[in-house]
Formats: sequence, structure tokens, C-alpha cells
Amino acid sequence: MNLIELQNVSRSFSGKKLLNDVSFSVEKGSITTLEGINGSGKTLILKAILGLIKVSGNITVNRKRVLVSGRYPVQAGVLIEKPSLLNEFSAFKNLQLITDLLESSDDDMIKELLIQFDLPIDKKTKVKKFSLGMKQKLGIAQAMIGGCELIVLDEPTNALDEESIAKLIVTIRQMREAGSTFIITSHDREFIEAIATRRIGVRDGATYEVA
Ligand SMILES: Nc1ncnc2c1ncn2[C@@H]1O[C@H](COP(=O)(O)OP(=O)(O)OP(=O)(O)O)[C@@H](O)[C@H]1O
Repeated sequence: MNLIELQNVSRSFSGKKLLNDVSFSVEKGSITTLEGINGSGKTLILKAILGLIKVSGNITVNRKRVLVSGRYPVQAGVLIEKPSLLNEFSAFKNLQLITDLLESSDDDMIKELLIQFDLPIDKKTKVKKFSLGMKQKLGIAQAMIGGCELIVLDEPTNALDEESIAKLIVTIRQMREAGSTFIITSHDREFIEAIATRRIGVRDGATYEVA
């Protein structure tokens, strides 16, 4: 069963086709990866799927049409470009703000995820003291904490060391087992090969299947 369907999705800017007739579907419970060179259109596809930009064509999530002005059809955990963190708060508090919003407050789950990503679990260390990689891991944790039906990660391995990438792979697999569907962009071939259940290539705003 498909969670997401894109049909003939296009977007132009100043006469240039940034997305060119993109059609593919994302199966429920899959880990779909998007790969391609800088500027090929990977992030725009994620933004289109999330209803963050206007496109022509049709996008449905859970069989409901995605509209920029509408309510998003499912709960989604998202990391696109840079993580949005509150620097004056701890990692714990940053995650708690999200679970409160999702009405799924579970402090044990927050602790578990922080431990899994080797991040401080205390409520005193402020995020402003974190390294780049620690901030990136907290951004990923923000997208994952609610165990949402859809989890979208844009270049999650950026700034991560090998050990952190290995832990990320384990966490993604666990969450997939628990029912989440993932769409992930990455330049990291080893990472893609380790996690993808389906690989989609992006070139000049168009998509193709990667064998
Ligand atoms: N808001 C915008 N207005 C105009 N052009 C845009 C906008 N956002 C992105 N683009 C252009 O669309 C193209 C695709 O951008 P996108 O961010 O999707 O690339 P990407 O594949 O994610 O690249 P990277 O690997 O560098 O993250 C690029 O040529 C970019 O300059």
C-alpha cells in the first residue's frame, strides 16, 4: 500500500524547470532514498511532498491531496536543511517541546533517544554548547521523537562521525519496524546502501529508479 503518490509534479522558476514531471510512489513502511548531485532537486521534492511549496500536478498522502494551505494528512517528523533548535534550552527540553505538541509526552522515550544518539540527557547543558554534529543529531532526534507515520530527513549524515551514522542506521531500522515510513536524501552512498528499501535518483529535477 502506498503512503505517498506524486503524479506529474512540476515547478518552474524564471523559466527554468526545477521539478520536471516527477511521478513516483512511496510504499508504507519503506525507506525511500533520494540521491543526486547538488542542486538536482532533492530538497524541493521533500518540500513538495510536505506541502511547503506550490507545485503543479498532484501529490497525495494517505490518499488525501496535499495542499500548501491545507492540514497535512498525517503526523510527520521533519528535518530539512538546518535543525531548528532552541539554543537556550537543553536537548531534553528541545525534544519535550515536540512531544508536548504531539500530545505524546513520554520522558523515558526522550531519554532513550538521547542515549541512543550519545547526547547529554541532563536538563542543564544548553544546546548552544553543542558541537555541529551534536546539533545535527538533536535535529534528527526531533524528527524521530514522535514515532510519526512519516519521517523526512534531508541529508541526515551531514556532520556525523562513523559511529553516529551506524547508530542512526540502527534507529531508522527500529522505527521502520515500529511502523514509520522514511524518505531520506543523502550523498552518502554507504549510508544509502545500508538503509534504502527503494532508491530513487534525481537529475535536473527529474527522477529515475536506481537499480
Ligand atoms: N526558493 C527557490 N527559488 C528558486 N530556485 C530555487 C529555490 N529553491 C531551490 N531552488 C533551485 O532549485 C534547484 C534544486 O534545489 P534543491 O535544494 O532541491 O537541490 P538539492 O538536490 O537538494 O541540492 P543539495 O544536494 O545541494 O542539497 C537548484 O537549482 C536551486 O537553486
